[in-house]
Amino acid sequence: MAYSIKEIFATLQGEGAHSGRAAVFCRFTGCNLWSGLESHRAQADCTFCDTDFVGMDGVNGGRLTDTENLARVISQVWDETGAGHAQRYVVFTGGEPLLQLDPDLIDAMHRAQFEIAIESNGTIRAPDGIDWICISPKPGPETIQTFGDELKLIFPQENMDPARFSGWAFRHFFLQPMDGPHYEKHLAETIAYCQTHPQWRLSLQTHKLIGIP
Ligand SMILES: C[S@@+](CC[C@H](N)C(=O)[O-])C[C@H]1O[C@@H](n2cnc3c(N)ncnc32)[C@H](O)[C@@H]1O
Ligand SMILES: Nc1nc2[nH]cc(C(=O)O)c2c(=O)[nH]1
Ligand code: SF4
Ligand SMILES: [Mg+2]
Repeated sequence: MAYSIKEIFATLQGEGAHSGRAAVFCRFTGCNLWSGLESHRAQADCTFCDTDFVGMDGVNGGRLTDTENLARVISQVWDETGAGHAQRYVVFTGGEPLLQLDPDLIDAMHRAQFEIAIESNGTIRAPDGIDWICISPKPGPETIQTFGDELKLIFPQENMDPARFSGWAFRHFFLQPMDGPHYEKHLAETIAYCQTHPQWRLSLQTHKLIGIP
């Protein structure tokens, strides 16, 4: 299997239940809900994306044809932080990571003693073996991955009442204010919703607040 990688970098997980945890992010190119081109955004299934996942031009980006090679690069990026061997954590994101993450790569990362997390839109069934599944449903195509570790709904979205998801099989339920031109309004609405619906907790994109990737 060959992988198209936008970038691989070390940072702290900024969002959700693992906020603040040291991690290597492996961002795949491409998404099934948006081409990534601004000219297509308005017509896309997902219109508010804050991420550049087009091309392979980021740090450590490129086309990797060998699974072991990709696992080695991710390990190297971790090792370069000086963090040592305990609590190794990789977050596969994108774009949509489940277009490319396969059982071989999951096995290779486990052999390298990483815990494996994904950030996914939930439209593709996750393969077995992922240690932390974060699903962020979008309007349009049906969400089929309706169980996992955390559900992180971007709020507010039209026709996406959180109540629709509150019975799904997740351990954590987060609302994350939609970033963009109306962020302040979205933040206030998210706070108000969490205040009155205690099942849901606020997830802030803390990496943006402190200026790390
Ligand atoms: C860029 S996406 C990549 C992973 C996957 N495609 C997904 O949507 O979950 C990573 C996370 O950022 C969230 N996100 C994207 N754009 C956002 C925005 N404008 N404001 C807040 N969160 C956003 C997504 O919902 C998702 O939880
Ligand atoms: N620090 C940091 N945390 C994140 N959590 C999810 C991210 C993503 O883009 O998937 C992300 C990201 O891009 N940076
Ligand atoms: S599904 Fe995820 S990567 Fe794709 S456009 Fe939406 S937020 Fe961005
Ligand atoms: Mg991001």
